Amino acid sequence: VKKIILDCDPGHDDAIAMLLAHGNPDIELLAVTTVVGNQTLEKVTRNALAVARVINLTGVPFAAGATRPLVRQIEVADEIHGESGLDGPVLPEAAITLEPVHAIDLIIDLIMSHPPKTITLVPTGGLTNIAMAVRKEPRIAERVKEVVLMGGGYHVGNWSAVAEFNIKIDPEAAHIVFNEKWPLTMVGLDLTHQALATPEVAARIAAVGTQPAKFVGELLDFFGLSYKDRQGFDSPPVHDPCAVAYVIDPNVMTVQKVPVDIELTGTLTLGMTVADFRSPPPPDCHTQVAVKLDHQRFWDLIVDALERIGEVK
Ligand SMILES: Nc1ccc([C@@H]2N[C@H](CO)[C@@H](O)[C@H]2O)cc1
Ligand SMILES: [Ca+2]
Repeated sequence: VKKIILDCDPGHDDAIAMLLAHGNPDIELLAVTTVVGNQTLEKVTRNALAVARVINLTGVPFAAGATRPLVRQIEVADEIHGESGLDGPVLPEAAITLEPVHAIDLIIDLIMSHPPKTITLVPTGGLTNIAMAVRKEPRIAERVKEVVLMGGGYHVGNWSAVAEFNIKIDPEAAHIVFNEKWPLTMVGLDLTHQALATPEVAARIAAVGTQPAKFVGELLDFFGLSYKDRQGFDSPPVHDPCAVAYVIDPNVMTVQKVPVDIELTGTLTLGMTVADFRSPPPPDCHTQVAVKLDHQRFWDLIVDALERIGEVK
């Protein structure tokens, strides 16, 4: 069993990442922390607690984190995720309450109280919490097993021509996280744009026939409309669960070891994850990027998680 902390900004695809982590038997979800990103911290936190209710996730601590990026102004993705950050389905009232601690303290305490190299950090939003945590307690950098994040893109951008949203909204935080010496897998847009929720996928999910499956269908309907209208995709790419899928089964995607650093001063390139594919990679290279997705296996994992969660009233 792999122990993970999911740091997220729900967000339609964050919600599916949480569901996959909860439903898959090989993952032990130690905590869910929230960070400003797709919407304000208040909204994404309310959404995270609502998703927990939908999938009957209890007994796992939730804590809220940064209300804004380290340096820059808040920039939300309301044209994709809507005013609530999780537009589409009706959201239930939360059944659990937040821990009365800051997300970075929950992250630090969990990592420092578990044996070394047993916890995987899975950020699926901006990297503000992760950067603050490793600045407050630098020892987590050598204690975590690895960081597997959804963000960036070595040849693809979505928030600018060359930058991806999770990186670009807090590039200083991303620079901190990518330059720590922990093993880091970047599951970027190059990979996640292969995780398309096609009508066939939507039909497989609907066929599970439970309330959580219906909720996912409603998420995908809204997300699909946004993606079609705003980004011209026929089917929406479901980014965040790709990071969780890699933790579950590294064979679900191919990876390549390359140095990656974050542009902080470019006029056209701010927030770009610059990957240096010149070979060979330096021997001390601690970063790798995800390249090719086994999308059959990926969607099998999502459907399996829904089937294991079963009916939730
Ligand atoms: N257009 C758009 C903007 C932000 C996101 C969010 N940021 C990441 C993809 O860029 C995912 O974590 C997703 O939640 C998705 C689409
Ligand atoms: Ca996200």
